[in-house]
Amino acid sequence: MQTSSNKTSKTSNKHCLIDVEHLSVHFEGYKALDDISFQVDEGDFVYVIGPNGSGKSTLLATLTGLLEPTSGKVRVDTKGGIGYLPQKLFNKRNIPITVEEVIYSGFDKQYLHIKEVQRKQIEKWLHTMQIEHTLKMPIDKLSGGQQQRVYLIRALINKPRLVLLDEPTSALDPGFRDHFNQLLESLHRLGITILYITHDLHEYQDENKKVLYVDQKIHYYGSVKEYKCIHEGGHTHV
Ligand SMILES: Nc1ncnc2c1ncn2[C@@H]1O[C@H](COP(=O)(O)OP(=O)(O)OP(=O)(O)O)[C@@H](O)[C@H]1O
Repeated sequence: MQTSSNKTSKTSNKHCLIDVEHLSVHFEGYKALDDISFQVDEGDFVYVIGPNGSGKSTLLATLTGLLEPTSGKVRVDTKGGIGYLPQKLFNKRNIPITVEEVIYSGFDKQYLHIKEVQRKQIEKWLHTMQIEHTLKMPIDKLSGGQQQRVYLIRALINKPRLVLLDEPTSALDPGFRDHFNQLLESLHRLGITILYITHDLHEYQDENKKVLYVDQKIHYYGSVKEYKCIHEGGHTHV
């Protein structure tokens, strides 16, 4: 693996949405992330890659504030909201929460009174995600792929400015995976900033997007195009 600079400097005039400086996250002495620094500008689409256990989910959870840095600074501009799809979906059996309730929990609390508008949005999203029939169903009665679609709706329904997705297509069938990736493209074209954890190199189709390769440290941060050159040149492996 070729290593690019551990601190990625700003090269554009775009607004910086995420600024990570010397971030370390340790679990009982184990360094899941070790002194990483990078920035993400508004409108960026960043694939976060790396082997199993390399700290990708830890990074996204730290950006949302769910995990505290052990040291270092994380600044995320939360104006405009954040949509987050965690890797592990917590759907404990015997907790009677419906699909509708899961999706409602994604709305910004200040809009909770606008029920009619929300209902229409939920209907539209259920249609987009091809799970119209599930609205009143307990979430734990859905298949893994259907649950992932529900949580994707929850992450996106508030029209957040920043979206953090932890392996969003892992449970989706290939046909729907393409459909979802196209949907994400259209959101990105609207200016939404996206961080997307994936193991699937086939998803790297648009060479203008970026790759952040994490394995405790940042081993690469740059364009997909450059990443592919290095990869195809035989200097690196995933
Ligand atoms: N809450 C926790 N307590 C202890 N160790 C943890 C905790 N969360 C993560 N870890 C450890 O930190 C390391 C990084 O985990 P993380 O889930 O961030 O990896 P990942 O890159 O997302 O992996 P994968 O590709 O398998 O999803 C792993 O060794 C994991 O065991």
